Amino acid sequence: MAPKKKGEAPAPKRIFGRFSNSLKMGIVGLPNVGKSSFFNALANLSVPAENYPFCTIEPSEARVTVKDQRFDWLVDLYSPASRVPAFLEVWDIAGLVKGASEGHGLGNNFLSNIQAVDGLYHVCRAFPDDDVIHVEGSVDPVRDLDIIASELRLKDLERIDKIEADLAARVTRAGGKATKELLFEYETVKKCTALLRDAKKPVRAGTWSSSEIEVLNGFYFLTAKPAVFLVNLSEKDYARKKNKWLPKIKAWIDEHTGEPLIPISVSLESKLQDMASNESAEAAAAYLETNSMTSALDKVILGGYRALQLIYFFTSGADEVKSWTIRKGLLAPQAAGTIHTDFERGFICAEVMAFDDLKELKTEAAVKAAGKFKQQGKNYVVADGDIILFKFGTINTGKKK
Ligand SMILES: Nc1ncnc2c1ncn2[C@@H]1O[C@H](COP(=O)(O)OP(=O)(O)OP(=O)(O)O)[C@@H](O)[C@H]1O
Ligand SMILES: [Mg+2]
Repeated sequence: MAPKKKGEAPAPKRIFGRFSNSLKMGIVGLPNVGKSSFFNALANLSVPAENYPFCTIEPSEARVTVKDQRFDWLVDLYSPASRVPAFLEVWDIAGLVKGASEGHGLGNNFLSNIQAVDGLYHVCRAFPDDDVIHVEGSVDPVRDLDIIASELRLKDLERIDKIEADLAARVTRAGGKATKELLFEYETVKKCTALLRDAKKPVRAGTWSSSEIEVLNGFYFLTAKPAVFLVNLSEKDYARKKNKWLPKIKAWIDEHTGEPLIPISVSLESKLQDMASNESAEAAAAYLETNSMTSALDKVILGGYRALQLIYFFTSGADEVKSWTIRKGLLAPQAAGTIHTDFERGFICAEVMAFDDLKELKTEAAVKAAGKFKQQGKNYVVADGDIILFKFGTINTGKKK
């Protein structure tokens, strides 16, 4: 991290995960809990690949729109020729079984798939159905959550043991001359081992400083990845918002990480999509209305986006209204870099309007007149919903500013 200059705003707190704006959610859970059906429901909503010319969409990868009323409002205001909402990428991962960390089932394969994603939709089964076999022989979502959580933790432990031993050897070799950085890394890793082994907690459940998070981010631990828990219910339970497992699952999550829990009925979601394609979207909407239900998918997508600490800023005008996904805490030049690397290198300033100001004052001119169209410099931390126009100049490669 760059040293802080006098008078500068404090740097935003570091967050776990890759330093990237294109982060992915992966779907994990035991076999047969509804992961692929859930994935298919998302894939059905997938944004066509042609909207993203530089990316191919794999069969096990869905790209779904993150719905946002602010985006819709901007589209209404500008009636642009092109409109590109924010999207979330989601990957299907085959079921993880007990003992996967020791190579059972497809074992390490699954774990390396999990390695490749940044956050997890952890699906657990709370629907009874004798026709759908449960690998553990009975429906018990709390036991299932424990199985998956401990497989991931064991895998991290196996790796951290090697990391710690390695660091210990380096410290010994350095004798009294070990650098402050090396010693700090070693201390952080030891603290992390204790959390995983003794407290039996995931890495993300610890209390960490920004510098510790920076050290830990170098190791890509599985249990550092944020999770959103999806409880797959029968349609009946989903409709009545009641299921005997729900309070127990909630208690389990709160005891571990306190992350979001979202009830969903995957079978209902599939049924709605069948209705929409076989009959009409109105028929599906009418079915929901008659049964006083709403689809959980938008909430699930937004939950994943938030878990990854993603936000977006808008560029808007008559040509295009577009949402640009970035990670929370990004500075204006880095945000500009998501549009084009030249924007980052030649960054001069960002002209920023808050969405709420535009909504209240109705036109850009009125926002300007009110002095609320602000010029922001290179230390500006982009806020969710900012509407930004970047100013950049020719790049002078010879001289550092
Ligand atoms: N809420 C639900 N109620 C009833 N049946 C469901 C529900 N959700 C999913 N199912 C059914 O459960 C079965 C298993 O679902 P699915 O194949 O999606 O599981 P999976 O987790 O992807 O399994 P695997 O790990 O083997 O890939 C399917 O027959 C599906 O229709
Ligand atoms: Mg599957």
